[in-house]
Amino acid sequence: MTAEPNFSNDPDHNPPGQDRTDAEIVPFPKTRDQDPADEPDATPPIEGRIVKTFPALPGGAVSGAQMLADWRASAQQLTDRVGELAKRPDLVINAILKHELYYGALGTGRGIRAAWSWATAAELNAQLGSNPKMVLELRKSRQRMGGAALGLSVLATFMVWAAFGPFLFTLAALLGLGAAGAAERKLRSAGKADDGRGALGTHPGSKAVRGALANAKLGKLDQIRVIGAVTRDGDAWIATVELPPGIPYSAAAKKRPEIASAIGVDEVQVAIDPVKGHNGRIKLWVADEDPMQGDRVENPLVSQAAGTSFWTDKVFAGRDARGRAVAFSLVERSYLIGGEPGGGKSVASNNILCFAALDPYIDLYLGDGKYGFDQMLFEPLAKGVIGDRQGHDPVMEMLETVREEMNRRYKLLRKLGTPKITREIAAKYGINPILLHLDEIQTWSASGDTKADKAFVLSVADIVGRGRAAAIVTGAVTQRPAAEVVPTRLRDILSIRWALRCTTPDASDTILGSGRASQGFSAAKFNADQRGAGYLLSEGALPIQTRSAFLNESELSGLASRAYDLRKAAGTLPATAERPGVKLLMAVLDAMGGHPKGAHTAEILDALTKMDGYDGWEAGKLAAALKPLGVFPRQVEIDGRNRNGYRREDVTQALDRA
Ligand SMILES: Nc1ncnc2c1ncn2[C@@H]1O[C@H](COP(=O)(O)OP(=O)(O)OP(=O)(O)O)[C@@H](O)[C@H]1O
Repeated sequence: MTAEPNFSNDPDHNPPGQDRTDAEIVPFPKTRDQDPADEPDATPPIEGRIVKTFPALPGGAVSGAQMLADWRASAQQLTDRVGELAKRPDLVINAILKHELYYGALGTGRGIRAAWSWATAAELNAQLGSNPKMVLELRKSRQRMGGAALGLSVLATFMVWAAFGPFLFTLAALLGLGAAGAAERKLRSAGKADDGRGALGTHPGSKAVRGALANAKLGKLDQIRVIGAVTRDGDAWIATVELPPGIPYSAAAKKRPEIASAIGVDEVQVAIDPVKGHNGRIKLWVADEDPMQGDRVENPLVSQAAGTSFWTDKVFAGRDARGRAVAFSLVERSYLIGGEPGGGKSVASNNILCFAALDPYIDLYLGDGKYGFDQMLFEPLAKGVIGDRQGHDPVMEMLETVREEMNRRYKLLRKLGTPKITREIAAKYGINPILLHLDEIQTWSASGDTKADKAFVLSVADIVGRGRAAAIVTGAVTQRPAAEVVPTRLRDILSIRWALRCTTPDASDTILGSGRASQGFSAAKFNADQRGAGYLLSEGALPIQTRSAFLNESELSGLASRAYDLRKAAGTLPATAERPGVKLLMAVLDAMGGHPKGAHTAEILDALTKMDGYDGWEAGKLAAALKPLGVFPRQVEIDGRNRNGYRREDVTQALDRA
């Protein structure tokens, strides 16, 4: 019954033997090269600069005899060099003189420049316009003083030369140069100190990497090893590091902020991954730039001609810090998406809704506690919608419908003596998976009406808990991730957690689970520029720092209309009269009264707002609701009055299309 899998993200396309976990990184089209640090874990460490490719290192340990021979050779080289220098002291003096002359010349140059700007009162240049007299007089007096000092020095030089000959003159000149050189060196080192500690940069050597980890208090420098070379990986460098004996991967993961500080980058630029089979090693990946900013992440659904399959495909969520695709299956899952207002929850949700909409056999049930426009594109495809019907009753009605269907499925499972709906059972008995997506659940879970809120949470928890085996996926979204909105008993059974930017680590923990922030996984550390940044956690996996894929308006409406066509072809569109779009068009026609041309907006609203479900509607809302149906307001002339309104013909044509 469900369309055959035909997509690049089909797990069946994985190379044999590769295990998959949820929210794992899967090879979507833009996947980067295989991580080179995966291979050489067993190779001996080498110190060196970053290399473009991962070299094959000579295997095996270096023998003691070989080490001794190397040491002897280096010692011999050193002795020979010292012997050579002892025979040629002029070489040594030359080197010292060159060094002193270099810095002396630089220092003298700096002194001359300073004297010149003093003599010209350069610090007062800005005041030349407002107080030229003062500046010019000061310049004159300084130049007089400077000229006198210069004259005296020249005279003194001549006298010294005349009295003592060139030797003393040369000595004085050398001393002067030495003093200027010393001053120059001092100024330079002070300048360097003011610049602060430098970052490791984009091409650090392994010694620098070890130093950074030692500075982050992960152990002593000589106990930390870099396995293999530090390599480049796209716009990042990567190193496999062995921690001091007894220090596990989790200790390094916790110290991510300290490691980032020691490296000299932002925390989000650092990814620390475990190394399979060795809990004392980590893969350190450091991006040159902030990977949570920049160009949006595109969703491959846009360029994928076919639909999706609930049973075999995965939802493309976005990309991790390393640019790898992050995806999860919806089979036997449920999800919680949370984050502060504007954190990117609707954008993240769109990836799930589009995926589900494009499988014509998934029944959609949609509720938005904001009663806004976010879900309107998908409403014509949905079997159940709340629309703008406010309060607990409409949502409870929808939950009841889903629960009744769930009970029916459980009866069937009992009859079949099988624990859960599988793809085969679904196909055989015509059972469609259900996606129940509830946005802004705080509207119903923390409204203040304790009894109604409790009933809502209990009902949702029941669907989450039992729906898993009945092919019912529940999604809850909230901008107030707090315990009173998502009680722990509900949070803990929602298997996929997606924490977008949060205001506090506690809010992030409410989504990801307590203690995650202290382990280094906190969505509170993202800032407003990092749009769509969050942590995605799925069953049994570590949270993955992810930037969600962003579908723009035209892509969304394109996907929604493709989903509409797929559903039309599959005969799974909701019954015409039940569809909210159709209901609205019929209501507008009703509200137009009898005029063949149509009606002015004010008159339509007059009648419409008296009808059930349209209470409080105003012109903007009506226009926004009719827009996806292809009906737009325009000037309509009725009884000699030309005003903004809707043409009957436009509405009837939209009804025909629907
Ligand atoms: N992955 C992303 N890539 C690029 N921009 C994004 C991404 N996610 C969110 N944004 C930007 O952030 C804005 C807010 O996102 P969104 O509407 O999803 O927030 P929200 O959490 O749903 O807000 P609210 O709680 O107010 O509904 C978007 O309009 C978009 O400009």
